[in-house]
Order: sequence, then C-alpha cells, then structure tokens
Amino acid sequence: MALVVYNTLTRRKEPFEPIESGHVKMYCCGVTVYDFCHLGHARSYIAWDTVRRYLTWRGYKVRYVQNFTDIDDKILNRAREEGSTMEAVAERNIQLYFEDMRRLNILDADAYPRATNTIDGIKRLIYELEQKEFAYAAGGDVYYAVQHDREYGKLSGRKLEDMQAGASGRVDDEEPKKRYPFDFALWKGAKPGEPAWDSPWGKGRPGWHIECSAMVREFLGETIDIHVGGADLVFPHHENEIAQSEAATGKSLANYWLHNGMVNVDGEKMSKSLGNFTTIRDLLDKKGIDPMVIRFFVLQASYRKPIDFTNEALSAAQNGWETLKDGLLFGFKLNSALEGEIDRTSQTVQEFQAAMDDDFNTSGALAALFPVAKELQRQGNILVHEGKTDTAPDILQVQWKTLVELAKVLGLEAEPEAESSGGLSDSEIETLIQQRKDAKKAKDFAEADRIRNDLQVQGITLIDKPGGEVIWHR
Ligand SMILES: Nc1ncnc2c1ncn2[C@@H]1O[C@H](COP(=O)(O)OP(=O)(O)OP(=O)(O)O)[C@@H](O)[C@H]1O
Ligand SMILES: [Zn+2]
Repeated sequence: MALVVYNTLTRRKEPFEPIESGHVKMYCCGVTVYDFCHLGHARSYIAWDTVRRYLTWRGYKVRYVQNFTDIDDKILNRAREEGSTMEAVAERNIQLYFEDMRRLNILDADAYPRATNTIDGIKRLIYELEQKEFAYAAGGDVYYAVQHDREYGKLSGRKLEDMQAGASGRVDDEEPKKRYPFDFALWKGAKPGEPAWDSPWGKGRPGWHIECSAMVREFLGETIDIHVGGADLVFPHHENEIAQSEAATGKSLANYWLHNGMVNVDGEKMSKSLGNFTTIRDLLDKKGIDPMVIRFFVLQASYRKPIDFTNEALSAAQNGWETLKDGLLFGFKLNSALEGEIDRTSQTVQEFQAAMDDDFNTSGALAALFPVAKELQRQGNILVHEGKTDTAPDILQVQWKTLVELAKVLGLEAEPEAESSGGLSDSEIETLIQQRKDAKKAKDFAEADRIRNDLQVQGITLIDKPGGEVIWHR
C-alpha cells in the first residue's frame, strides 16, 4: 500500500516519495509567541504531530523542525502594554507553549529555531536575493519584487493581475516605499525603541516570511519533503516563503505542502485578534476537559476540513474518548504485558493503515479502532463482574496491544493511574453501593448522589439497572 497525500501545490493527492529513501524532512510553521495558545493552534499542532507519528510508525526517520516567531509587531505591542521587553514576552509564551502542547501529548520537535537566533541566515538570504535582483532596498527597508518572479502565486493559485483589482484599499506605512503594492518586506528599518540588528541596509529587523525560508535552509536544507501549516498561511506566508527560497536557490523549497483546516466559531476562524478564542489552558483547567478529548475532537475530522467548535462536538468527542479509553485500559485489568510485536496483517491494522495512507484520514483510523475498543470495553465489564472474560485472554491481549499501539500513533494514550480507584477494594465498593441503596430507600437522595459522585471521582462508574440492580466498573 502506498501513502498518498494531498499536496496544496498541485491541488491533488499524490503518492508520497521522500527525497532520500526512508527519511522525511518536515518543517512546521510555529506560533507567534505573544499570548496563550488557543484551540486553533492545538488543532494545527495535533494534526502535524499525528502525521509525524504516523510517518515514524510507517518506518520513516522523520526530522521535524518547528520555529518560534519571537519578533513581531504583536509581541512588541504586548511588551509595551506590559512595560516589559520583547524577550520577556517571547520567553514566557514559549514556555507556556511547551506546557500546553506537552499536555496534549504533542511530541517535541527535533529543533525549535527562533527568528532572533537566525538573523545571520536571514541576512545572507536577503543579500542573495538582492544580488539576483529579486530584492531592493528602499528607505531602510528591503522588499521582495514579486513582479520579477514569474512563478509568484503558484501555491495559492493567485495571479498578480487579479490581486491588483482588490488592492486599492491597502494602505500602510510601507506602501510609499514599495515599487509595487504586493511586494513584501524582507527587512524592516529600525523604529525608535524597537529591537534592531545591524545589516548592510542599516539597523532593522527581519520580516515574518523570510525567517521561515532561512530556518528551513539552515536546519533542513534547500529542498525538504513536507512543509506544513494552517490553511490561512497559504497566502501570503507560504507563497512568500516559496518565492524567497526558490528565487535564492533555484530549487524547489518543499515537495509536498500540507495545510490544516481552521477551527471555526460560528463560521469564523478562532483567533486572538477576533477575540472568539478559547485557550488550551481554559479547556483543560477551567473546564476540566481531558487533553485526550481535545485530541480526539481534532482527530475526528479530516485535518484539511474546517471544524466548528461547539459544546455538542466536544461532548461527542468526550463520549468517543471514554469508549476508546476503556479499551486502552482493558489490559491493565487483565494484568497483561505490552511487550511483543503486534500482527501487522490483522484486519484492524490493515484498516487503520488504509485510512492513514489515504492522506492521514484520522477519522477513518479511529473508526478502525472503535470495534476493538468496544469489544474490550465489554469484556472489561464482564471481567469486573464475573471475574473472567468470555473470550480467551490471550486473544484479547493481542487485540489490546494492537489497540494501544495504533491509538498511540494518533497520540491517544490512557494512564492506568488516572483510573485508579484510590485503593478501594471490590468489597469496599460493594459496601458503598449498599449504603447508597439504603440512602435511596430512606429518600436521602443527596447522600445517594454524594456516594455516586465520590466513587466517580475515584474512577468507579455505577450503572443503575431496572429493578434496582447496580452494576459498576472501574
Ligand atoms: N483557528 C485556527 N484553526 C486552525 N489552525 C490555526 C487557527 N489559528 C491559527 N492556526 C494555526 O496555528 C499556527 C500558528 O499560528 P500563529 O501564531 O500565526 O497564530 P495566528 O493565526 O496569528 O492566530 P491568532 O490570530 O489567534 O493570533 C499556524 O499554522 C496557523 O495557521
Ligand atoms: Zn512559516
């Protein structure tokens, strides 16, 4: 089976063929570190983490690089508001980024270059572009001359002629210096009180797009396999990255361009600037949502499609995750061990791989795991109540290991500790259930609810059956 990916550059699905057999060079556009990350960012990084995990599982050696944009107007504005410095704002938000993303089980990148640490590479690239007449200096700034570049627009499919039509409303302080309205800044002349670096064009700082071109080159080389980011970056950010890098090197920047769809709220992109965002922290800490539920929520949809953030969608993800989690915890009830290879020819693995090979279809991959999770959940309940399963444990153990391994490819993992019953033995639980029955008989429903909730907190779920029978599971 071949892995097929949707390439924004060609607008179709293509078989994935890395430059160097068995190796993948992957670059992901990172956050501008001026604030907490929100669910939109979580989606982007969960999607690419999953792609990276899958490629690794598929046997590729993946080198994954993701930047931090640590110089930008938004960061400078925030520093001004706080009476602090750009470095302090950036450093704090980088640490917050790591905390949030690690909680979402997003693996660390192999390198996290920062714009402020790549100034030499950025200057070199701008210099080369100037030599080749793709760039011109104007009033302390340096601009990229889009009209000089015959391929400009190839990623987004935009044509300069068409763009011109809608350009009349664009005015900013760079406008008068540009030879052409869609030229963009590679280097911005220093403004009073802002951080600045020496350069052949005077003191200044880099534009946003050039940093990624420079970092890709420095950390991965002139041509990489996969470049990823949110769909909102296709234009202008990625278009401009391609323009800069390819004009300088004469080689293609990335063979495959992959873009994640947006998390929307009422049809609009969740974003800090629009104020319609929910931070990852609020979801996890204030709302008490399990990080795996967020991951599940993201993976339920194709990475390319927009997703609407609603409470209904979140509770559907919650339900889905509960079932999967029960399946993932099954083996611990059975006291199984996880070592050993899984059977890659099994139907579950085949279905999972077929889905993921089709442009990382994570919803199809979850659908392949679900029957296994449900069956293990059922067996787990039987085990708790009857002391044994109705299928041979060695068969169940193989199913369980398969489930655990494949779910981990999606970054979905369950901790047995989280399900710990706080040391309550079965007979203690039975005693509490009896006390709850007595409380109900005495019409002390508050006490009955208290017992149920206390048990729930300790990971023990009670199920009331008709006729007053109560079954429970951990
Ligand atoms: N609502 C969203 N849904 C999906 N991906 C998003 C969303 N918002 C941002 N991203 C992605 O997150 C990554 C980092 O984005 P960046 O730091 O540039 O944020 P941004 O788009 O400026 O967000 P904001 O406007 O909220 O600050 C990019 O790949 C971007 O496409
Ligand atoms: Zn970028």
